Amino acid sequence: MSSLAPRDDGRSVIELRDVRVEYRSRASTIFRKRIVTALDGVSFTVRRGQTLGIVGESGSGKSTSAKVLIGLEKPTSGEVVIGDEVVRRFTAPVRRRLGRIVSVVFQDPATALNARMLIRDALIDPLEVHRIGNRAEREERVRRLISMVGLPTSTLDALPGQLSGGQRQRVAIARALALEPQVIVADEPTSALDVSVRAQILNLLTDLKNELGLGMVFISHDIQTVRYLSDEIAVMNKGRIVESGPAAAVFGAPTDPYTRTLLAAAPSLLAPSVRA
Ligand SMILES: Nc1ncnc2c1ncn2[C@@H]1O[C@H](COP(=O)(O)OP(=O)(O)OP(=O)(O)O)[C@@H](O)[C@H]1O
Repeated sequence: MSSLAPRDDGRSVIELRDVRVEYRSRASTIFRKRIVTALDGVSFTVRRGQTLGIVGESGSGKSTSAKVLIGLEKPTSGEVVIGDEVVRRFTAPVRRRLGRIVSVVFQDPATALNARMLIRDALIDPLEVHRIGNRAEREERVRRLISMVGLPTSTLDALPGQLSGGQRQRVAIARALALEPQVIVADEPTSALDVSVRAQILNLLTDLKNELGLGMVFISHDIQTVRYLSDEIAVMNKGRIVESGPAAAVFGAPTDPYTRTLLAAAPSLLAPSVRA
């Protein structure tokens, strides 16, 4: 039995159970269809108020996991559990629902925002698409969003090009929060930013997660950052989760050879027993 006391904020928001995703590769020929198995029996739980860190090399299936969570990719088999509801058929309404519950913050805020759209319009856009509130209520909501991410309301009248990379990423986070999601997926959210602002963005994400009780999925190649932010870790290799559990356990005493290899690339994290 686990010695950890259960956290009352650790309720499951979304769970993937034995999810498989196959892509039909573009390299298929008329003789042979090449099937790429991007996810193979992947299971994990995203909990309220907690961060799940997903690490793994390029091509291990991290982004595909994120796409399943936000309803962009349909599992070939397996289940997604939303709250208490088990979903096996990924119809368009189910995928739209996932898109409301889960929001994503991408790596590069420059491409996530339309260069010709004022920040106000970028934030109002999802509210209009989902027909949320009247004009005055939307204006009120975007003012609240911009201050939640630590920017002055004058930012609403700027274009993305007038902001720094860090400010743009704050706007992208505000936009991700516009529909009041229960989960934020942060896919390499700081790797396009100056080192000097990375910590600020990570702290902002953590504060918002705590204040709003969000579940967070943090995807990164940077194991140091993942360790700093995550409660739970899932280590992915070739479409499978090879090791998972509390961050301290996974990084402190890794049992899987692949996790050890990943940690070997970040020597400062190695526990003495691993370093030897
Ligand atoms: N649309 C697609 N069509 C065919 N194969 C794909 C497609 N998208 C991803 N793949 C393949 O699926 C596997 C998993 O890819 P995925 O993007 O999920 O990995 P990742 O861990 O997020 O990689 P990265 O860190 O480079 O973003 C890889 O082998 C990739 O080449």
